[in-house]
Amino acid sequence: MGKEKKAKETSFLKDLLQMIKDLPYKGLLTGVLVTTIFLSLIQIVIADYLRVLMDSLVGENDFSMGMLGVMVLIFAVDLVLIYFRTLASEKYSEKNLKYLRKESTDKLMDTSVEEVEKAHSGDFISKLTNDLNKIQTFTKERVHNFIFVPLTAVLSLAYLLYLNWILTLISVAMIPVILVVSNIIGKPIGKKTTEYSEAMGKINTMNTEYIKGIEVVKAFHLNDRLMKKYTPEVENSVQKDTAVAKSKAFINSLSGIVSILPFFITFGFGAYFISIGDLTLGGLIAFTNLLNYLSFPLSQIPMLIGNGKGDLAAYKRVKSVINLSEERTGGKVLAFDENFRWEKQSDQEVIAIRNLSFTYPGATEPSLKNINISIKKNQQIALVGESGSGKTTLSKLLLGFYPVVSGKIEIGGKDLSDWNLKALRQNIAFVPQEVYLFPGDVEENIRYGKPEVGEGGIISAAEKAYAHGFIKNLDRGYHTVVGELGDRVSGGQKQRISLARAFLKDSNIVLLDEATSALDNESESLIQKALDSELKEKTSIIIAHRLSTIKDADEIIVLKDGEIVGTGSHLELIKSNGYYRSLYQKQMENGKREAM
Ligand SMILES: Nc1ncnc2c1ncn2[C@@H]1O[C@H](COP(=O)(O)OP(=O)(O)OP(=O)(O)O)[C@@H](O)[C@H]1O
Repeated sequence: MGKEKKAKETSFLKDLLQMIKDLPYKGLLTGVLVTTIFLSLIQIVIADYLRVLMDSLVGENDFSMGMLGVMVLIFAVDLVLIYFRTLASEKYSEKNLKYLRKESTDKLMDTSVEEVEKAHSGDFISKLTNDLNKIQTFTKERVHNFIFVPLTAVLSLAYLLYLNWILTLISVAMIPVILVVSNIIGKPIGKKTTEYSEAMGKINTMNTEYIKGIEVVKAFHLNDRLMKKYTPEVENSVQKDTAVAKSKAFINSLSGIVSILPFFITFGFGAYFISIGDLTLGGLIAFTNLLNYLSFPLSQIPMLIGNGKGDLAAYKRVKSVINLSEERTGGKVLAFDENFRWEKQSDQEVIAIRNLSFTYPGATEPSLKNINISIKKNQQIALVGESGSGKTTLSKLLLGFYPVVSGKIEIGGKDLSDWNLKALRQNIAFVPQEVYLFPGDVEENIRYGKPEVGEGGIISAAEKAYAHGFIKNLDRGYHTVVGELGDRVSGGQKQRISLARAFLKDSNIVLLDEATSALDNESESLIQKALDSELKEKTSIIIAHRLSTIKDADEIIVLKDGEIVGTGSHLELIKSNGYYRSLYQKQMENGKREAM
């Protein structure tokens, strides 16, 4: 128990050193630290020279104007050192911020979907903004103080001891007690800062969701209800922030005591020494002045520890992003157009799913149970089923977003775990349920499908997706910036841009997850035609809610609660599968009702 406590106490300094060791740009850090050491030394030189000047003024030494010149020179050196230390600190901070930003964003790109889905985007945003800002402050304004403060204190102490050791010992006797107390008070700051950062993460998450769902919020008059959820979270974050502020305020006032206490003691005992003739008034003034050089840095220590703990907590949160595990990078790089067996054998299985079961990490119920599917070259398979039946989960597994643990998936005759993930995804054109348009213009958003393609290729892909018409009518056509579109572009139009991107990719496997769900009936039937001709030469899996859109698929697989409960063509299923028939009838009735 005792050992554990001691380990915790020493862990702050250890962790802090580790953080400094982890951060790159050691050359700049060395620059910061070397100038800091000289700055610390020059404080003692300044203090001592002031003492010499003072002694001259009270008549103990001879005074000359040259002495003032020396003083000016010392101050000039001090200023030059401050200039270079500030410059090095700014550069060190700026470069580290850039480095941490890049490392964390790169890691977000390289980590698995599984890792990203575990946390909420709001918390990631909080880590990449608030917490990174704290590290910026640490590298810019604080790191040098971890050398400057203790070193100046030690040098001042040595100098004071040399000047009058008895008075020094008396003056500083209380300081160790205050330091221990301040360390105890400073201890919870790290924990409180982490709690505050977590609370901010939650608020960011809520803000993101509310902005995304603003239309629903307005349409359902959810403001009051959502505020009921939001307000306690804001109050919680304010409470956490107040807790941090209280600890800091306490530490600040303690810092005040640390800086004043030695003066009271010195004046008291100094007066006594003067009364018995052991000290002159000039000596006491010089001593008190020098004591400043000890008490000021010491007074900074509690604050330094408190802030350092907060910075360390922020660093740990940023580190948790940098430490996310990377997706596996090895595996075979296969391409479907290079001597694959199915190039010669048209009936060959492109995708084989055997005895596949899957449970999300941390979930208790499996989302897929004993799935067996065989998809031949250029076959069009439709996955249907009610919400939550496991359709999207299957597409996530096909894309290698989650590892297959039970059963197996083979693509091109190779086990998915043998595939290189980038190569695998290169061979699959995927249109997700939620459409994403990235920062940039419309053309760029389509071009992501095949970066090397020319303008003609982009227009032709847009035409196939029935997007060309509305794009060319935008203010700046294909060069309209997505941000400028804001919410002025409809869900269906976004979906058509997303489809154009997938058409442009021209992969052998096409995976559409509700890719036409936001389209009106007319656009959908047009796109359906485009899809039919596009998908003729492709192996495709189409996930659809609207059964009318997949009636012509070669095979329809019906999922219910993660299990396959029917397989066959639309007509076969209507005849023989009660569950499919009821799904179809329900949709027909709904369709009729909507049409009325
Ligand atoms: N990341 C996740 N972690 C845990 N459980 C999940 C996760 N994603 C989905 N699930 C669960 O897995 C089951 C299948 O979900 P899935 O998204 O595959 O259904 P779906 O058929 O695609 O539904 P929908 O048509 O509504 O998109 C559901 O019970 C869902 O709650």
